[in-house]
Amino acid sequence: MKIGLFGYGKMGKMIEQIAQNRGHEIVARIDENSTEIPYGDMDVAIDFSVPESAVSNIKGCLSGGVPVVSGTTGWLEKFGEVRDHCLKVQGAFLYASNFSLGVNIFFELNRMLAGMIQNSGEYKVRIDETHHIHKLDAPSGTAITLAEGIISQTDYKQWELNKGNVDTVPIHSHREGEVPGTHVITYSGSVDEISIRHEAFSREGFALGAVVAAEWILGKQGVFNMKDVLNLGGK
Ligand SMILES: NC(=O)C1=CN([C@@H]2O[C@H](COP(=O)(O)OP(=O)(O)OC[C@H]3O[C@@H](n4cnc5c(N)ncnc54)[C@H](OP(=O)(O)O)[C@@H]3O)[C@@H](O)[C@H]2O)C=CC1
Ligand SMILES: O=C(O)C1=N[C@H](C(=O)O)C[C@H](O)C1
Repeated sequence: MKIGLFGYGKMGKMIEQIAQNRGHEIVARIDENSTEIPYGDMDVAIDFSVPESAVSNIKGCLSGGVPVVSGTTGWLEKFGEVRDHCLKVQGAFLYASNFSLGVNIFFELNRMLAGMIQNSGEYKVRIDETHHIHKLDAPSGTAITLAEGIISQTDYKQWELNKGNVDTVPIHSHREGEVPGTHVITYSGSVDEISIRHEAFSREGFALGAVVAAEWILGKQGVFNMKDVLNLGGK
């Protein structure tokens, strides 16, 4: 495949390595200074840029007839706008807050655990996410997906950043050194505590998942997520 990279930072460079190792060609490396965007040269685009640019990058690719995979987080309040544009131009778009196989398994484990605990009244949940000091957004997109999974299985109504109350899931964000991404779900009770944890050792898992998703989306039309790609089962 001929791949256009939107965002050539930590993730863009890791994706380049993995894509080239899988025999693909990088035909464009787009950043905020790019003026000419060669949509016609691209079979697929992969966006790992910044929250402020993701929507325009994605919509530009869709308008240019280029299927696009985005992992950029921090823009989800505009997801409906992007989905509507994709359907309008009959394009193909795939977003995932986290592309790694391990985290997508963790997403399913999280929902199962929440469903078992549900509204036992014995436990209060919290999410802790830890990332490197360069991260622009908080909480992480992964933590938001985890909170949404818990909300879907329980009586919790919403999530809140760095605080919570009786019907909200608190997400505590920590920024430390060069941590790639660690997420912990903890259920605390009066006599015991249950927790599940995912730790990324590097960005390799994220980047591999994004390239696999780009390979998968070729020839498709619609709006997709990583569950469509991985077939992990689960409801
Ligand atoms: N879904 C997933 O699995 C994962 C998602 N992410 C997300 O991906 C995003 C990028 O992460 P990361 O690579 O670590 O961040 P970086 O800051 O290392 O890279 C982002 C790059 O985007 C560039 N950029 C800025 N504006 C634009 C623009 N208009 N068009 C294209 N590129 C632009 C930045 O340039 P400059 O520095 O000059 O501003 C920077 O080089 C984040 O939102 C992060 O949360 C990260 C890992 C996994
Ligand atoms: O910014 C990062 O690095 C990451 N961001 C994503 C998120 O916001 O969940 C995915 C991963 O945790 C790394």
